Amino acid sequence: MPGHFFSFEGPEGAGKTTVITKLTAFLKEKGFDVVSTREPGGIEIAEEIRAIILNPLHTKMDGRTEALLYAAARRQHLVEKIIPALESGKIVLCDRFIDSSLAYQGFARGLGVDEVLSINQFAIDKYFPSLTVYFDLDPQIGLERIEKNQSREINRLDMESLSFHNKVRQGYLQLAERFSDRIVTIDASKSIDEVFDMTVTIVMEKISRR
Ligand SMILES: Nc1ncnc2c1ncn2[C@@H]1O[C@H](COP(=O)(O)OP(=O)(O)OP(=O)(O)O)[C@@H](O)[C@H]1O
Ligand SMILES: Cc1cn([C@H]2C[C@H](O)[C@@H](COP(=O)(O)O)O2)c(=O)[nH]c1=O
Repeated sequence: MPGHFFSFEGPEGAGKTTVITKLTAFLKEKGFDVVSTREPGGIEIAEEIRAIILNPLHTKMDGRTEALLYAAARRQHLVEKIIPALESGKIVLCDRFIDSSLAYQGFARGLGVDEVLSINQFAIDKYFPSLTVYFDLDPQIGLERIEKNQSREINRLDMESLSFHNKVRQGYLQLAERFSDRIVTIDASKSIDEVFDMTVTIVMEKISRR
């Protein structure tokens, strides 16, 4: 039986990585076979593309180049890691996926959500996540959280203006309405434990429905 493909989305510092780490341990403890991964990245080629996209020195990068690089990294990640995991029945937890491109490049960068959706449909074919948990947070709070986190390197996208990050959030909120059958919104301003508990409820409900 094919596995489950779940993605986790939200602005910088919303708590995705923190919750995915805890959720992976929780699901493994329950006996599930889990692969947790991230975008851009997750496999060697895509991590190399990530380093190019997020290099703070690449200030000249064109918006469409950026969108295409994210889509290329996604394609390789899907083919090399996500599809094989799903075909062997695993649960895939992915830190960001297509909705990041729609919110950041399509909406905030102004390339157009439908235009970015179309290049990503070429990249991912039928492989949309069956569930996307969107961690909704005021970007100002998220940026303050990552500034406090000394181990987190500041990348080229983090360095965008607050108004860019506010547009990212607006983009996500529109996506959550448009794809309401897939995207579930969580209030990520709550404590880590509360956000984790809400995520577990949503994910377990989805798993048990099959
Ligand atoms: N609910 C929360 N309340 C307060 N602090 C939090 C919460 N969730 C995460 N944090 C802290 O905020 C920082 C960012 O968290 P995390 O790396 O999980 O976010 P993220 O969504 O993965 O960020 P990014 O996408 O920018 O990498 C970490 O220092 C983490 O401990
Ligand atoms: C997948 C994807 C990501 N982004 C942006 C979002 C973040 O600013 C960085 C990734 O950094 P993180 O610490 O791993 O969250 O890249 C994007 O703009 N478009 C995308 O498709």
